[in-house]
Amino acid sequence: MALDTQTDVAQYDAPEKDLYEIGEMPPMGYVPKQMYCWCIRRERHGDPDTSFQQEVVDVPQLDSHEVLVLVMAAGVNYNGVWAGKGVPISPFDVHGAEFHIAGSDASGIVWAVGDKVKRWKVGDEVVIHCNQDDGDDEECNGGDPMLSPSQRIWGYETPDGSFAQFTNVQAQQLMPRPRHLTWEESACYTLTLATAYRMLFGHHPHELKPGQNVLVWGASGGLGSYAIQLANTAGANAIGVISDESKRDFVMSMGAKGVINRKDFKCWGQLPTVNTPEYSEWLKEARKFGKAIWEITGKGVNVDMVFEHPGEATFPVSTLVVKKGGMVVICAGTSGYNTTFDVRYMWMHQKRLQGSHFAHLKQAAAANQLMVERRLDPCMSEVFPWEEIPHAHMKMMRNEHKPGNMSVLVQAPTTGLRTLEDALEAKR
Ligand SMILES: C/C=C/C(=O)SCCNC(=O)CCNC(=O)[C@H](O)C(C)(C)COP(=O)(O)OP(=O)(O)OC[C@H]1O[C@@H](n2cnc3c(N)ncnc32)[C@H](O)[C@@H]1OP(=O)(O)O
Ligand SMILES: NC(=O)C1=CN([C@@H]2O[C@H](COP(=O)(O)OP(=O)(O)OC[C@H]3O[C@@H](n4cnc5c(N)ncnc54)[C@H](OP(=O)(O)O)[C@@H]3O)[C@@H](O)[C@H]2O)C=CC1
Repeated sequence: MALDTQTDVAQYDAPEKDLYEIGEMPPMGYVPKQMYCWCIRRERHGDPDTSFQQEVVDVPQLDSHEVLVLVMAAGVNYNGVWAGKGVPISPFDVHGAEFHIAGSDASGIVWAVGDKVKRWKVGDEVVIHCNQDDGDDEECNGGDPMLSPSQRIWGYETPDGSFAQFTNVQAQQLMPRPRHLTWEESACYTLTLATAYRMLFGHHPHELKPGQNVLVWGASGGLGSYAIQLANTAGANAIGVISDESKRDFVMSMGAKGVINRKDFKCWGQLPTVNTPEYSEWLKEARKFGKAIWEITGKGVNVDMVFEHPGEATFPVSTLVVKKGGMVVICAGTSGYNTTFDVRYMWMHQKRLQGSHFAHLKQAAAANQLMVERRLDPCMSEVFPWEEIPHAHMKMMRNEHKPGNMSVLVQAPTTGLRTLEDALEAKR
């Protein structure tokens, strides 16, 4: 029998109302007129503690291929920080809506389905991946949906994310929820896990292979903690980078072969102009970092892949330490976008620079299956109540969050619940 087989939907009585309090359950499948959400508006772009405000708005209307999901818990991601700040772009310049509900990860219950939806029914327990597209072009039909001109991230480039009681998603965004996890654990992982999956395994012929070495920046973070675990599932060796010794044990416990503290080196930021004394100093220090990697991989063994996302601070070093013919794969520029590198190493050592962005359904589903099969730890670091959604984003913005991935409760009344029955019982 499959590990995760959904049983019958719980029966319960509840009144029909136009608006429910957070954690209060409407009757199964009953859609109220309005809902609570955390809203960003253009005029208050700034840090999350001011840009996110609680509001009551209309529940979104369903299109024929869409599904309305009652959000039990939501995941905290860096794109909520970017959306709140309106940096590097304002989400309002992308979707043009009046308000923006951030949140690109959720676990929840299918509450209503459009009339063309065949694969899901009311009561199904799901997690949501954040890639949307219109599905009608060549890339969506035989190519790579992540290259579609209509590709967009739900809850970042669409106005209707998961920091709300209900969210409206495309049917293809749904995946079965790992039923051994709590609502909050199942809400915390999909965005970063699927992104890490595509980065490591989605760029042929540089898919990470058994026995290979990969350097993982921010190894205790959302992306990094899954990159380490995914490298293990492939039989590869992950070398994790941290900035604080308190994170070392966590990264080793995820299965890293070794850990390096970036605070022990001084080669961060943009590359100094080549052939200046500053460059020589930088190169000496960057090679010291390279030797720290060799202490883990073996003398002279450079990494096959670098898993990049800090960007400006680390890119010159990433491109130096990756092996001849190896790949630096990058999905973000948290420390800055003006990345620099010494191009001589690029052509003479025939290295590959590869951009990567989230994942398509097949990649997200493959990653989710590993979670369903209990081969990955969701690494949920902290779970916050609904009221503390801005606070959780402030922690992330300041790099003060604990190792792993953060979650917030939405309709789940408390932590530790694994089913709708659990939630109803806890509410009683
Ligand atoms: C899953 C989670 C993911 C994450 O968390 S990711 C992190 C958060 N996300 C971000 O930080 C995303 C940030 N996005 C951006 O900063 C911007 O999104 C980009 C910089 C990626 C692109 O912005 P722009 O340049 O404004 O968009 P354009 O569509 O590339 O170009 C718009 C204008 O440029 C013209 N143009 C495009 N290509 C060319 C060309 N080759 N030659 C001349 N013009 C060109 C177009 O026509 C159009 O112009 P016209 O606005 O006037 O219509
Ligand atoms: N394009 C895409 O599809 C996706 C992009 N992203 C982006 O990736 C980035 C990281 O996301 P996520 O992993 O969830 O975030 P986290 O904050 O959970 O982890 C990032 C880690 O990066 C490290 N870091 C921070 N600043 C620096 C620096 N200056 N130099 C080196 N390392 C640094 C920190 O670890 P330490 O201090 O210990 O080194 C931190 O833990 C964000 O910008 C996010 O928007 C995320 C998911 C998908």
